[in-house]
Amino acid sequence: MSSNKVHLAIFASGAGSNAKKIIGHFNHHPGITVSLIVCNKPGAGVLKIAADHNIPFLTIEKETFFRGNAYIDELRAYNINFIVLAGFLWKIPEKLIKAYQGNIINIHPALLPKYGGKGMYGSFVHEAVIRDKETQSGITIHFVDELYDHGDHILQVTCPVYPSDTPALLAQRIHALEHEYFPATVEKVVMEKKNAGAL
Ligand SMILES: Nc1nc2c(c(=O)[nH]1)N[C@@H](CN(C=O)c1ccc(C(=O)N[C@@H](CCC(=O)O)C(=O)O)cc1)CN2
Ligand SMILES: NCC(=O)N[C@@H]1O[C@H](COP(=O)([O-])[O-])[C@@H](O)[C@H]1O
Repeated sequence: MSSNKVHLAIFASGAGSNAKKIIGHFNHHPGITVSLIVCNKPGAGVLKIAADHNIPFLTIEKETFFRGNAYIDELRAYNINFIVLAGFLWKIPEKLIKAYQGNIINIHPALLPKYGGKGMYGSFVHEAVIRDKETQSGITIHFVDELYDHGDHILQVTCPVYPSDTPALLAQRIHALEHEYFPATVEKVVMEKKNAGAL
């Protein structure tokens, strides 16, 4: 395994549409590769995406993740040096945050700090935005710290919310933004870290 390559792990719990876009973005990339998919939901769509792209996957369980080694040894075995959360629904424990300090990023389907925190994931986010009659929503890409959705922001992109919107229609608009912006933002952050000698 090339020592000067950056090896990404993507953590996901669901369908994996963002993971699929990120995998495609780094296919044949000279300096960055997706080396592992980590998933906490057996049968999740992201696991089929991993298999379809011949990417190793790790299915994780709560006891080891929250009260054991947080799978740090397994991540190191795959030479992982940067973690991307793409629809991962568990809180990253402090032990893993410290092991990858500053090298974990997340995408949230709203304009933080509003509509973030415990319980704010997937359709729950879009339902709250529509309930509150917001006229815009969007995405937030941010660094991950010990709290949910609290880390420093990297990028925010907005989109309109229409009175006729359903959570599904808004989710489609948000997904389009995620697929357009997340892969290139991951690349920008990783290359900046690599060039700064932080990876
Ligand atoms: N330490 C951190 N861990 C995680 C962060 C973070 O910013 N810091 N981001 C989340 C992703 N996320 C929002 O972007 C998020 C995901 C899930 C939840 C949530 O309430 N989860 C439920 C459990 C749901 C389940 O098990 O199916 C809960 O904690 O009760 C909030 C925000 C990823 N991790
Ligand atoms: N708060 C976390 C959260 O809600 N994350 C959201 O989960 C979805 C995963 O979709 P995907 O599995 O198709 O990539 C994405 O919309 C992502 O922003």
